[in-house]
Amino acid sequence: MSHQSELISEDILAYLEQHEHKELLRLLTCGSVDDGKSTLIGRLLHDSKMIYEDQLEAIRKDSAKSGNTDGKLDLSLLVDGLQAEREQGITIDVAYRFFSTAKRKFIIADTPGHEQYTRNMATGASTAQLAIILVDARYGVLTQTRRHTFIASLLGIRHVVVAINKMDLVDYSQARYDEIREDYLAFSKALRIPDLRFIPISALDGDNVVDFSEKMPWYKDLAGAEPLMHILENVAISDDSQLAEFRMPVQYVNRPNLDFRGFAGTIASGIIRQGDEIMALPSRRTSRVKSIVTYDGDLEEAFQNQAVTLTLSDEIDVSRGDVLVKKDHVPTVSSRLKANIVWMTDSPLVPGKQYAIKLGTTTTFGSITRVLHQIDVNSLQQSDATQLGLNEIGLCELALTKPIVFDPYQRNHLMGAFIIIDRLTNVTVGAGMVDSAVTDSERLSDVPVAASEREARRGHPALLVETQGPVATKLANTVERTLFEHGLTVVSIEEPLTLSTARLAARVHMVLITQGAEDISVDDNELPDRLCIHAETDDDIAEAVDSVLEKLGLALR
Ligand SMILES: Nc1nc2c(ncn2[C@@H]2O[C@H](COP(=O)(O)OP(=O)(O)OP(=O)(O)O)[C@@H](O)[C@H]2O)c(=O)[nH]1
Repeated sequence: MSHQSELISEDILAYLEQHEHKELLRLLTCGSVDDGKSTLIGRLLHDSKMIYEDQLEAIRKDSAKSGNTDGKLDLSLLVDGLQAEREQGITIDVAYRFFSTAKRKFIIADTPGHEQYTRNMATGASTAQLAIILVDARYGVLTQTRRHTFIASLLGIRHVVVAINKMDLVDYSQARYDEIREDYLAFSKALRIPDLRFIPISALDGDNVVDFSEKMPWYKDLAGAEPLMHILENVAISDDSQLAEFRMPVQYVNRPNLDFRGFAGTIASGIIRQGDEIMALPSRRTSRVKSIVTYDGDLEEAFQNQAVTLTLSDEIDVSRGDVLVKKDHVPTVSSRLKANIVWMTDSPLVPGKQYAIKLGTTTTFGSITRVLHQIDVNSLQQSDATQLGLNEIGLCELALTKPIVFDPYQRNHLMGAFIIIDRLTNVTVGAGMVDSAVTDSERLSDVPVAASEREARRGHPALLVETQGPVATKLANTVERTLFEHGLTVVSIEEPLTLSTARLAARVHMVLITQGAEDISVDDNELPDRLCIHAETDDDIAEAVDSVLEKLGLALR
């Protein structure tokens, strides 16, 4: 390989040092069949000199043989080697390719084929920071272009480069470029992509890929014009990931001896310093960071993506799946949420069916309670739907068996993305991006108002009032899960029952209260049946849950 060969031959350590500190850009390429995706990736690999001489020689020979590139190097052959493997039945949903220049390292997710486009794109794009959307200059904006753009925006990719390819086949016409740009802008306006650029290229000849093309002198004069490689090398991505809000999902509790108790995990976002006050969720217990331990010694501070073990100055109960955050920027904790779901399997999403849901280090159970609307990825129109089929996308409401900690996906990708797993087959059947928590008023939006009639409350949700403290939390979680498994809906609030929450209570058929929150300061006649549940130990919890079931059995009869 000849890349940066001088530095490599003269000072390999300096080269490695430089390489290690280069910033990494993850990008995704998408386009319709034959738009030139493989050729462009081959061109980027070739022009950054990431190709071995013998590979190049083989391609030279094959290009001459296949004869469909007019004697020019057919760089798509570089990439298509992998396609052969795919056709032989080896499942490669997304192929990742690596290249680097003097400035940056790149990982390209190449999503093959057009049949499973949504699923593949969702997989490839989930970590991508930039998407190159290829458009064949002869055909302009196609259905696929709209679809790929929509999925890229849904997945929160902030930087989109529309590469109008095969300009050599339209006489390098600026008018054609302008026309495609206008068409694209017309449909993409609604998607509010924060950084959108257009660039006319010829992947085959390398025009505007590394250097400005002499065949399209007009491009250079446009505001913000840059060759493609220049954009890839310079687009500002660090700001995207420096989310100020600290989040660290706990991967495991490290307790090698009685004197040490640390919480290990990878920082999903933000920054943490020794002495910072932190809060553990869902328990909401607080403490301070005593030390930040790593394999290489203790740190004063740690950032996003670092794997660390935090020790705290107080003994607070934290277990795997909990999330450590800072008190002033707390994420949402809820068992009801709204999310955009991409369905990835042949059998459709069935509302009401129990699936396993994995978000970060937490796995829980739950069901999709309803599809709010389906989004047509071609027209971007919303329509009513009761289920989702393969590759379909919809905004759905979910009810989980226990509250989980999350942020909206658009705010924090790691804390807002989840997968849906079939409990029997263990296959990933869907991917979700959290939109928001379901608010109390939405939760009950389909409950008819008949507050004073007990009868009307049959079949309505039970209201679980949960007080703070580990036993109350555990008790509430167990009650919630048990009721859920019996097909009953539970609305859970984590605060004492006040006037405003009592209004909510007036629309449910029973109020369950964990210890410490018995005071309801409103007219009791307006409220439904009430049951206070107490527990001090695990055995008590089991007993308390039984009493709830018994009482509910009566209430529901
Ligand atoms: N004239 C011209 N032909 C190009 C250009 N880029 C790609 N092609 C040709 O277009 C055809 C399709 O290119 P590929 O790179 O295989 O397209 P692709 O998008 O990867 O296609 P799939 O792998 O089938 O999805 C090939 O014959 C390329 O040589 C270009 O800039 N100009």
